[in-house]
Amino acid sequence: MTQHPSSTAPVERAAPPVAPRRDPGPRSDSAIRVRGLRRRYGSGADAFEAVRGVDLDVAAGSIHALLGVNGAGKTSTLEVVEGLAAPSGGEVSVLGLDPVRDRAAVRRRTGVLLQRSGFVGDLTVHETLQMWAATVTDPRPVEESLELLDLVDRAQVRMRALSGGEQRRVDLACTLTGRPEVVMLDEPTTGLDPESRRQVWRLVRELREQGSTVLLTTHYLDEAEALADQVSIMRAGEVVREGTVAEIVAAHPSQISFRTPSDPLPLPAGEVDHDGELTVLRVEDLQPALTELLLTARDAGVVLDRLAARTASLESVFLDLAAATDAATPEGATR
Ligand SMILES: Nc1ncnc2c1ncn2[C@@H]1O[C@H](COP(=O)(O)OP(=O)(O)OP(=O)(O)O)[C@@H](O)[C@H]1O
Repeated sequence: MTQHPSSTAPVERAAPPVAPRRDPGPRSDSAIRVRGLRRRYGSGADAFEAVRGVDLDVAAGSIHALLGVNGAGKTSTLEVVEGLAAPSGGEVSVLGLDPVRDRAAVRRRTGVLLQRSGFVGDLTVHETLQMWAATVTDPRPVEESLELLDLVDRAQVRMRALSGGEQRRVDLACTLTGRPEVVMLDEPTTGLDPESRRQVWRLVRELREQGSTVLLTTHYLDEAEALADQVSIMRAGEVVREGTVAEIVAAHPSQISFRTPSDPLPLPAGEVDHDGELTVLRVEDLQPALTELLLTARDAGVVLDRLAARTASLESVFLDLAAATDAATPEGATR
């Protein structure tokens, strides 16, 4: 997990949607556009390339999830989009601007939630939000922020006395203080209880309804399924699947498995694998393949022990990709 040196990046005022933009950059169809992004840590023999040619297009007013196992490169990618780190290669534009070169202009219009933040433990929630609001032009009133994140009854509690989930909500309230046009959230619901997670999901959907663009990272498949218009699945620094959840799932084979019978059985067309004593068959179309297999087994008088069939799901896509990680990790990607 990447450590962040500082607290949530200061958020400045987002221009109201109807007001003329003060920093009109070159127009872009995507709110966030990334091409061939590379990010390398260290140099020489110790250099490690955590991001290896990532492309992303996040449409304005949409929610885009970066999904991947630990170490896939999600945070390393997000930090460059946030302008917190320069890319080693490739191009990034946020609202048509360069997040590093045009940092001040981009920061005025974006809200960033880092994976970790540092709060002053002695301050109360109210004081923390007030302090944060002081760094933003035309901030959301503190009372409104408290309500937004369901923190009204915690307003006078010191930060150090909050639970991890409550601190996360304060963090999110800070991120949204400037009513940002583009919101970037690194694992927004990690550490939250189920109810708080759903509350954050509602909030993220509301942001989209109000026209904001959201780029978030997550490990949670249900979060990506519940929220994201588009998903990019990362593995070993690369985007290996992208599209809507439905598109990603539709492109993935269904699976039939059963204990390998003692006498060989003709199998329907598909990719056959053996996992211990199981035969695993991956097929494009589950129903005809399963029907064919069952008829063949019946005609041959074979009982298919431990028979299981499952259509593809985001979970099966993710697990298959994760299982293939070692085999697919490019040379030099491991240390
Ligand atoms: N400062 C750093 N120096 C060297 N390597 C780093 C640094 N930060 C991250 N890495 C490595 O880069 C790779 C990608 O890390 P990153 O944090 O981007 O992954 P992630 O997908 O966000 O993972 P997680 O879900 O655990 O946060 C990992 O192998 C990580 O160890």
